[in-house]
Amino acid sequence: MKLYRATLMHTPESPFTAPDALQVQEDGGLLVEEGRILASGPYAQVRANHPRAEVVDLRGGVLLPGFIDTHVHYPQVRVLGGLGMQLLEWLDKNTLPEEARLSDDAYARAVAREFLSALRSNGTTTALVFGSHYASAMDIFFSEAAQTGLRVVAGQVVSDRLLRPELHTTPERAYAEGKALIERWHGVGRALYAVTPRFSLSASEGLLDACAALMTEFPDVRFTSHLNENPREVEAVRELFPTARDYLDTYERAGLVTRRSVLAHNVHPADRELAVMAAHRCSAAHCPCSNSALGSGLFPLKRHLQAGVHVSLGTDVGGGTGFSLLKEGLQAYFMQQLLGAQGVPLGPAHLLYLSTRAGAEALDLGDLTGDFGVGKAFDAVYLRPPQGTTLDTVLNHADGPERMLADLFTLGTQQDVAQVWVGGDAVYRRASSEQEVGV
Ligand SMILES: O=c1[nH]c(=O)c2nc[nH]c2[nH]1
Ligand SMILES: [Zn+2]
Repeated sequence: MKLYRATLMHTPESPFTAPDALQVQEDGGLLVEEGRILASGPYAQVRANHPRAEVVDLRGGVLLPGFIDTHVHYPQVRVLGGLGMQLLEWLDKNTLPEEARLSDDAYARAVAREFLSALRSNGTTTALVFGSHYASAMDIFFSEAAQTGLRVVAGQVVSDRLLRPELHTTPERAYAEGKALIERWHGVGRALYAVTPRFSLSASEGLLDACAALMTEFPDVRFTSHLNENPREVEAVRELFPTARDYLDTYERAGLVTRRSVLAHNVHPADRELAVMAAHRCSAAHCPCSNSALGSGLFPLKRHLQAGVHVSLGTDVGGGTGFSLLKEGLQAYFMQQLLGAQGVPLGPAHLLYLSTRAGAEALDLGDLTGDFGVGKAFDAVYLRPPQGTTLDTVLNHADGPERMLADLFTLGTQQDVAQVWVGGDAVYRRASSEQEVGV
C-alpha cells in the first residue's frame, strides 16, 4: 500500500456543466493498493487513517490524472513537422509514403517503440491510437504496447480506394484481419480494439459495412475515424456518396455512430450532424494543433457544446505538432480566443478536463480512469519542472493552484514530466541528470 503525497488536481466533473469542477488538494494524499485508489483527501487525514502505508513524497510538483489522447497515429511519428500543406496534399506527399513502409515488420517495430516511448514521456497514460494499414504492424504494436503498461485502444486502419494500392484492402480481408486482431488483442491486459476505417473518402460502402459487421459481432470494441476535417475533403466525400445527407451520414447509415465512436476533427459540421452525434452520444476528438498546422480551420466548440456533443482532445500526431496534451490544451485555448464571440472562453479547469476526464468519457472508460476518484486506477502524471526553468520560476510565484494549472498548460513540455504511472505501475521516470537545468 502506497500513499502518494503531492499537490493534487483533477476534474471528476465537467467544468462545462459543473461550476467548481476543479478539485485541488494542496497537500494531498492518495492511497493506492493493487493499482487502485483506496482513499484520497488532505495528506494528514489519509496518513492518520493509514499510518503504515509507505509514503511517496512528491511535494514540489503537481500530480494530475494521466493524460488521455483520443486521436494519435502510430505510423506517423517520424513524419511530424511536415508543414506547409493542407490535408490531402499532406497525406499524399508526407504521410502515406511513410505508412507504406510499415509493411516491413522491423520498420514497424522500431516505429511502434518510438511512438509508445513518446506517449509515456509526455505523460499520456491512455490513447486511442489510429493504427497501421498492415495487420502484422498491428500485432507488433499491440505486443510492444503490452510491454509498456500503457492503456491503448487501437485498431488496424482500413481503406479500399484513393490512397495508394499497397495500402488498400478489400471488405472481406478487412473483416477477416480485424476479427483475428480483435480475438487476439481486445481486452488482453490493458489493450482494447477500435475498428478504424481511415475516412469515408478512402472507404467504399462495402468496406464500411465490413466495419459494421465487426462492431455487431464484437459490441464492446470501439470505433474511430475522421470527420469534416478539411473543406476539400468534405466536398470529395459529398461527391463519392451522392445519396448521403452529409459526411456523418456515410458512417451513420452503416451503423457506425454509437456511444463508443470517436470521430476526429469535425471542424466543419452541419447542424444535423451535431444533433445526430449528440443523440448517439458519440464523441468528437478536437485536435487543435493539427487543425492549425494543416490549416483545417477553427473548431466550433460552442456549437458542439450547445448541441450536447461530447468533446475530448487529440494530438493527431503527425498532422499535429507533437505528443504533449499540455500543448494541445493551450492551442485549444488559443483557438477559442481567436474565435472571439463565437469561441468558448477556456480556463485551466477546462484544459485539464479536456486532456483527462473527457478522454476517459469518450472511450467509455470513465469508471476506470480520468480522475483521482476512489476506486479509479492510479493513472497519473507527476509534473515537476527542472530547477531554473521558466516554468519552475513561474510556479514558485503562482498565487494559487488554479494559476499553477494555467502555468503548466502555458509553459509545460515533455521536460517537465517527471514520472508517470498506469494502474499503479511506474511506466516512465525522467532521467535524473535532466533534473537540473541552468543552475
Ligand atoms: O489529420 C488527419 N490525418 C490522417 O492521417 C488522415 N487520414 C485521413 N484523414 C486524416 N486526417
Ligand atoms: Zn488523424
